[in-house]
Amino acid sequence: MTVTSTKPQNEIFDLPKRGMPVTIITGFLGSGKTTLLNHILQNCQNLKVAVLVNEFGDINIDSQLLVSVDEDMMELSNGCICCTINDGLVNAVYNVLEKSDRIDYLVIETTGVADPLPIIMTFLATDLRDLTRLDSVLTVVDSETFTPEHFESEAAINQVAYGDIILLNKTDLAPEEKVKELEDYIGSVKNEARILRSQYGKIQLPLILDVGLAQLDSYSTTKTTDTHHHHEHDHHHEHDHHHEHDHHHHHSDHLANDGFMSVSFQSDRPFIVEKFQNFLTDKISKNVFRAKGIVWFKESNLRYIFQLSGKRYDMNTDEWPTKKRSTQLVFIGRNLPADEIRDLLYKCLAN
Ligand SMILES: Nc1nc2c(ncn2[C@@H]2O[C@H](COP(=O)(O)OP(=O)(O)OP(=O)(O)O)[C@@H](O)[C@H]2O)c(=O)[nH]1
Repeated sequence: MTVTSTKPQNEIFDLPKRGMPVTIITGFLGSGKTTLLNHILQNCQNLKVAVLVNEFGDINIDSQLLVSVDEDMMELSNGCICCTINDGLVNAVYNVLEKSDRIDYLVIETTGVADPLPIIMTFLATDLRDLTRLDSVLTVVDSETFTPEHFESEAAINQVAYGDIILLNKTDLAPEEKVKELEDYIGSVKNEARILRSQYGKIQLPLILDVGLAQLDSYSTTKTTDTHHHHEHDHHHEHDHHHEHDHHHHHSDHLANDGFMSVSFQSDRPFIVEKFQNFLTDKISKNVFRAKGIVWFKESNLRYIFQLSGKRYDMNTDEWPTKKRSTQLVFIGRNLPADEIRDLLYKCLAN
């Protein structure tokens, strides 16, 4: 997990100082959570925002892609925050609360494959309850790919079910009728939610931050009872795995992740452009649903940011932040042939 924060600029928010407000950003793989976080960090003006990013996979790609508006960057363990009373999350929040600098607001990005309820409950049912105030759960939805049968993923459905704000993102990729249909569908299953639209997460921040939309009562009554089973169920698996493996490095074994697994690849040698392109067009496993990373090509002095979500992929360039170059990639999907993927990637490396 990574914590970053931004410096205050102009006054637009005037927050009460009882308990730090917390927004939890959830949403399926590749829906645009990190893009939204970047938008928040770049536009939060007077608000000093701390961010916790929890990633699925062994390498922290997102934290390297976040605009760190401030030098105040703190690396924490790359722990899994999918467990209710999880020391990783609670400690990370304590770190934020104890910082000497004033921090007004905390935004948490959850992994795209997790059910957000355990994270919500961490704020409502631990010591954090008295120190923080859950402001809202914001669910980012990919308007192009979302369907009610959402990838047969229970996590994806729960992410929408617990959202107080549903942000229909990527509206540039979906026809107006599809966006309208989605709005109607989500409105029918979640009529109390605030439904908004965005492209690249661009949304007026007063619509999503410090809105007080979290339905706190519902967690202590209906939601806790009907999800408790689910919860204990997760815990059961969690603890089984804990005994057998080092949990933090075996996300693929974690049943709470809806069958998704991650495969990571790192190298201090560059790729050959043509070979990597060939890998992407001809060889990449069909089961890869999401991939992201930072790529070093022998032919270029620039850093390439690789993003793949569903059938789309793109690569943008920027400058390497330091002299050190390397390639770091994470592939996420169900039943991934890990050895085969790594093998194919090794073959893309320059000698
Ligand atoms: N066309 C289009 N692309 C978008 C939009 N928002 C985000 N993207 C792209 O979608 C890809 C995934 O975006 P991220 O913000 O990394 O998604 P995420 O939800 O953080 O992904 P995970 O953390 O892996 O679950 C990136 O290539 C983004 O540039 C949008 O509104 N329109």
